[in-house]
Amino acid sequence: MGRAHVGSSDSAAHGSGGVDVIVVGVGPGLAGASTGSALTAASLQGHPYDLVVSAGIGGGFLPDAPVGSLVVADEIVAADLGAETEDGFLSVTELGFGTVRHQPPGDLVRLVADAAGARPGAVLTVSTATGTASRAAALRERHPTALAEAMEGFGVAEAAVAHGVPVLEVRAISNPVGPRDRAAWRIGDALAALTGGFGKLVPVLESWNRHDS
Ligand SMILES: O=C(O)c1cccc(C(=O)CC[C@H]2O[C@@H](n3cnc4c(=O)[nH]cnc43)[C@H](O)[C@@H]2O)c1
Repeated sequence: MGRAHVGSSDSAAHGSGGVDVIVVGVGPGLAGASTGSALTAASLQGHPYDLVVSAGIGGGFLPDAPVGSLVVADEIVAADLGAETEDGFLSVTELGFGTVRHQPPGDLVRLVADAAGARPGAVLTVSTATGTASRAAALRERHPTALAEAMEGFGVAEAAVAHGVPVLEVRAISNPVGPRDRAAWRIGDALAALTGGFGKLVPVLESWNRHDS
């Protein structure tokens, strides 16, 4: 695989093999800055990363992504990067500047989904976690393929793309996206699922060759 970076709960991979796990913090800004710093440092040291994996817990859209399940992003979408208008939300792309989505390599997404038992779908990046049923419904209406939301993936992806490095996002579902119910969060179960999933992913990531995609 070369070298991978996994950052927030997220990671990266190198030419000599192996995975570096880097805690990148909460939110797209800090996660993007942390990932960019790691990618730059690795390049300057002559051991650039081959892959970035944003990984952690996330909220799942029911019924498709129940608590304890794994999701792998086929799209990493900045769901609240834009402007609110009288006629609804407009993304920065619709406003005429910037992108709000990045696409991980399709072959790698399929390999990861099969190996880890993760469901492929869009993973939304939000700066404000959803806390109401109406917000959850609005997000799902705007992003019908969304399976999960979290707070770092798009920032990590922006940094990876700026460095020309492919990116993945893997989320273990700790809570439903919907009305805020902190008592219902199952962070331990989600982290156990994430750990189990990564155990199965490492051989897949190590054998994946981005130039075959
Ligand atoms: O207490 C709350 O209401 C609350 C709301 C959002 C996030 C938190 C956290 O403590 C976790 C932040 C951390 O976890 C990811 N995450 C997990 N579930 C969700 C979610 O439903 N929506 C957005 N982010 C989520 C996130 O990526 C952060 O890294 C507490």
